[in-house]
Amino acid sequence: MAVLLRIPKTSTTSSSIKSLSSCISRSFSSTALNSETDLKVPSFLSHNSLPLRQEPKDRNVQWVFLGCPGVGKGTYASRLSNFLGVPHIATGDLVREELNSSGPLASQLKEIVNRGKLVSDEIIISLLSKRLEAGESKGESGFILDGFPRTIRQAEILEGVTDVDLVVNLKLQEEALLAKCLGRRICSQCGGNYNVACIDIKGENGKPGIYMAPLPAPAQCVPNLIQRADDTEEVVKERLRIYNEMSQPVEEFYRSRGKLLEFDLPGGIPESWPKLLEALNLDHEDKCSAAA
Ligand SMILES: Nc1ncnc2c1ncn2[C@@H]1O[C@H](COP(=O)(O)OP(=O)(O)O)[C@@H](O)[C@H]1O
Repeated sequence: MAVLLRIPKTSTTSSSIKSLSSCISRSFSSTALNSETDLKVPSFLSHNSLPLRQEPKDRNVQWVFLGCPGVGKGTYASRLSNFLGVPHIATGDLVREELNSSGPLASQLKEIVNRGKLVSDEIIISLLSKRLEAGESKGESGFILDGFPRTIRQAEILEGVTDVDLVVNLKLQEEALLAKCLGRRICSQCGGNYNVACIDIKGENGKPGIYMAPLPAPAQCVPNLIQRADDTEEVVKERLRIYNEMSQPVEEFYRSRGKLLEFDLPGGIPESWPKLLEALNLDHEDKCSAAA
């Protein structure tokens, strides 16, 4: 039976570790939330042996990327995941895989995503749990989550089952976000992300300008470039509105826990990537400090 409690933070011994995937899905399916602040946690989580709360030094990084649609969460999360050797898990990709499949959720998901709305917490948790389970069986550990959590409820569920070490909040002015979404092109064969937009916003009233060069696709991808169905002006504006309403409170959730690193993108990848590594205390010689 579910009980109302604050989850204590304790580390585990390996024999008591339950898998993160099953904890997330069990935590979700056993909870009924009264409000955004009262989280009913199933009693199995109240035991002293909590799942997956290992000391950061004993495991890979567990990071989250936040930021508006179009900010480049996927680009930077994927680069960091290669750099650190931890899986990059993007819930938007999980949703797109499912909606392109012949599964029972496909048409429902297509309708939600193409209107710029959020998929229900129940569906997202189920897709994420499945992805984590597949990763665990391949021996994956650690994660860089991109696109999750997007609601306070999702953040509370994640907080209930594991420790997030760091949350990177990528920021860019709204004018650039819209242009980046409209300019985004994806290779339908390799999944590569490119951009045809050339963003050149002049600074004014003390606000810095920003220049982001297009990111051209290599010749072999050019015939296969597609646009996401939800990257139209109307849908991007709705996604930005929903981000401000539903996901911005998640920034505050992590800010109040001292986990939020704000990062204003200074430009395109060539300018931003080295600065991001610097902000994360990472450099090419020292990958190990990432986990500290
Ligand atoms: N954590 C989540 N909760 C609810 N819906 C989600 C979540 N992650 C992804 N989605 C759905 O997938 C869509 C695409 O997500 P994503 O690729 O992260 O796009 P973006 O951040 O550019 O809006 C979202 O608009 C939403 O419908």
